[in-house]
Amino acid sequence: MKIKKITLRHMKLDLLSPFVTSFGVEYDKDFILVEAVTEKGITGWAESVAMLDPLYNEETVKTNWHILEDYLIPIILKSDIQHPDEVSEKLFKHIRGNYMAKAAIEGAVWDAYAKETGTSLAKALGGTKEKIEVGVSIGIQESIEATLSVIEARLKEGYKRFKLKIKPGWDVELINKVRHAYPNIPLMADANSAYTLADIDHLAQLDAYNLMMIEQPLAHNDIIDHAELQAQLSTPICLDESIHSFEDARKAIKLGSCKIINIKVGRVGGLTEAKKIHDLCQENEIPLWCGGMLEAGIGRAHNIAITSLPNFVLPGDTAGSALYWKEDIINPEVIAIDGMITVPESPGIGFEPDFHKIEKYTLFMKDYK
Ligand SMILES: O=C(O)CCC(=O)C1=CC=C[C@@H](O)[C@@H]1C(=O)O
Ligand SMILES: [Mg+2]
Repeated sequence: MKIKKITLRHMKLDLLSPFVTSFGVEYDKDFILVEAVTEKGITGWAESVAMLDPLYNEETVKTNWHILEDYLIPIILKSDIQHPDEVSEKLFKHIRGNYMAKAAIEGAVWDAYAKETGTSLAKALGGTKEKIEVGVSIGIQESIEATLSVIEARLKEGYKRFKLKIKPGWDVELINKVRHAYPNIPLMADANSAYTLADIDHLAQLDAYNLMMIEQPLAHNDIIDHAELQAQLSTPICLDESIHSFEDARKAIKLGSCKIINIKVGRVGGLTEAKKIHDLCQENEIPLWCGGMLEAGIGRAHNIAITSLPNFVLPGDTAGSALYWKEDIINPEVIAIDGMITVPESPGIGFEPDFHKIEKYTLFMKDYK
């Protein structure tokens, strides 16, 4: 398969409500949308999840554009790709890091490949599910009462899991009040690296609330201290930011740094690496779920596809588009019914780009041939 043209678009969508975490607030979402056209005229689509600012990791929209334009796109345009696995295993192997940039173009190649072979992306990846269970990620709210109102609304919509962002000063009292109000809901906390080992005793208080997991309590690049913390906590630790590759996952499992892993396709450099981590975790009985990066519809479509693999046994972040956007850039938009999303069976990502909406939210675009 040869890619004859790649178009990058700098997109900007306004979030319906600000998303507050321990490291900052997002009011809107800037991201790069990748469109790759094959010699047969088939178009593959993917999104980069790199943010405008280097707060989640070191990548940004600008660094991604540079790496895509100056390194990754020239490689893809001169390659004859027999299978998308080659992109990360061969073509990009010599380029260090820049996982979100790599994932964005590798995802577009996977979508085009699935379409050319007449397969859904889910099936092309080895997916087995017809529907996936999804939960919601609830940012830091104005008050605990406001958090309870959001939970009540999402519960009514049937979402299967409730992730609350925590940070020092917004943790034990919040979880205590939510657990008191909702004794049995599947509840988890995401700290986005807001704590250190000095907080072990404080974090151990969360063991009293039957949380599904505590996500990424310690440093974004740590697996050693998480192993020490996991030995002291009964609540499973889930790693997000710390896992960039199969090797990171292998070492974290070996050290006992976590009992659950959140896979984000962009964070690990693409769908091929995500599949490898999936298979490693399946062999080691480490349950997975698919994390979100506030994606628009194209990115959500990729998340739905990877979540169809069998070891994604916990509800992920891929909630319906309507929780994030006034309007999405795909048709149909992603709709969760009673916390379930149907995995598309049509070729590729299974959602059509809405060119009118894409044009409306494009700040800048450039073609590469
Ligand atoms: O897309 C979603 O709904 C999940 C959003 C979410 O929880 C996150 C998005 C981006 C970075 C982080 O703040 C956080 C995460 O760590 O998962
Ligand atoms: Mg997280």
